[in-house]
Amino acid sequence: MSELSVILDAAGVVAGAGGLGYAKVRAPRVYWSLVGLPVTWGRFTLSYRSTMDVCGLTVQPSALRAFVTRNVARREVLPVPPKVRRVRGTATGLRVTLRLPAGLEPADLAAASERLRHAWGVHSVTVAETRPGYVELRMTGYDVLRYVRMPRGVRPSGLAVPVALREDGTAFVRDFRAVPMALTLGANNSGKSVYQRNLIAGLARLPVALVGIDCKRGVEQSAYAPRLSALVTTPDDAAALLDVLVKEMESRFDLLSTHGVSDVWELPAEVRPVPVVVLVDEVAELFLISSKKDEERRERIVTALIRLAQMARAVGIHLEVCGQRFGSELGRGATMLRAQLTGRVVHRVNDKQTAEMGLADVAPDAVAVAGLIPAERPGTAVAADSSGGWSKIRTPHTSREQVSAVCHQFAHLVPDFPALDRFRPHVPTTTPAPGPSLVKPRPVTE
Ligand SMILES: Nc1ncnc2c1ncn2[C@@H]1O[C@H](COP(=O)(O)OP(=O)(O)OP(=O)(O)O)[C@@H](O)[C@H]1O
Repeated sequence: MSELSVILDAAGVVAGAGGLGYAKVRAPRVYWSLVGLPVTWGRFTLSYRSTMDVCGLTVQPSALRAFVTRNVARREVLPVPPKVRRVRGTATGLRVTLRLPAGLEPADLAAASERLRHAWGVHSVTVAETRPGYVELRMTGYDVLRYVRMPRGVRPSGLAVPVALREDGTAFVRDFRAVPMALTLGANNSGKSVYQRNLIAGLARLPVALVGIDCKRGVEQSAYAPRLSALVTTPDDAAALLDVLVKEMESRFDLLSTHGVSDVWELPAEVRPVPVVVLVDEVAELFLISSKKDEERRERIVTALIRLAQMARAVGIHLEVCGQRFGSELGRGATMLRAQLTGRVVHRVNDKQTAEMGLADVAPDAVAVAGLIPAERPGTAVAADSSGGWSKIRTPHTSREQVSAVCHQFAHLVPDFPALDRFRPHVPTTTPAPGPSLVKPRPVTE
């Protein structure tokens, strides 16, 4: 009898271990919650002081603190690490808020992040300054970009859309008020369209006018027609549409001057014009010309885009430009326009120059990271902006049908916009088969 129970116990242990091993690979989130989190929390608590000490993240205490904490027996004053203010477990990792003592700065912790990662046995450690004097150590227990699941509860609001997951487990939010104009670059099949889909799925739920310029004959954006205020699919129509948008910008500036304000957000809500997001797919199509007679059109388009990129932020018109490359080879005006598009998302690229076009002027440290994105991880990108900060992100995989269904669902949010009426796309009468997001609008999240 006792032999049988030993065998059963052993079988249970093996099955349990096998199950955990399986969960670690196939369901890392479950494994982290059951095993990784308690183990890491314990390891962090037990080794915090010694780890910070060997990583050189301690300082001599102030005179008062030295008096309180001195080792009476040895008459020595021990160096102190940053004070732990809060430890919080999440579905992807562990977050620790630290109060920095005088003499330590966030960059010191960032420089030691590899050593901290090894000491606590986690997948990554990133350091974010949350307010002056405080940093958050964001540890992830596993590679969160392998199977992307957005954090619970993040939703589009205002003019901000969560579009992807950052390496540290937080949402990457495309906030048009903070970064009004942006550029997305990447090689073929790197995930640019899926990035734009996530963006459109979020924007579709907000009170904005969406304008599409898709000179690949509208193959991508025509699916979103029900929620678009305008869609053009040829360079000629794009030139006409951009002229209308420039006129709209000028009349909005007149409105600002009538009310004596400098920004649409300072206007009273009842007169504030609706924000406009212009989504340009494959921007090179607008720059390239095949004959001399196209030159005048190109000039019109480039001038309009540059004027919008330079000034339209204040009147609530935003550009979101997407392309494979965006450099001087596109001709006059290209680099000038690029300099105005300060939000950058660079997917896998085929050459270092493309990574430099996207990142060298805003986040030079990130150029090498973009060059290392593997082809088998489509949707992975480096996101940066003119603040100098950057992060590695990956979008959740979203199909064209899912986003098309969201656009049908929120078609009633298309605002009144008479100036764009002649560019309103034809909307097919058949409703697409509802994707999961139509049945129950999943937050752009888990
Ligand atoms: N986040 C993601 N997760 C998983 N697969 C993805 C992701 N993003 C893109 N893919 C897949 O990678 C492939 C290419 O994606 P996408 O069409 O977005 O690339 P692209 O850069 O727009 O390509 P192109 O320039 O040729 O239009 C598609 O099969 C898509 O399903």
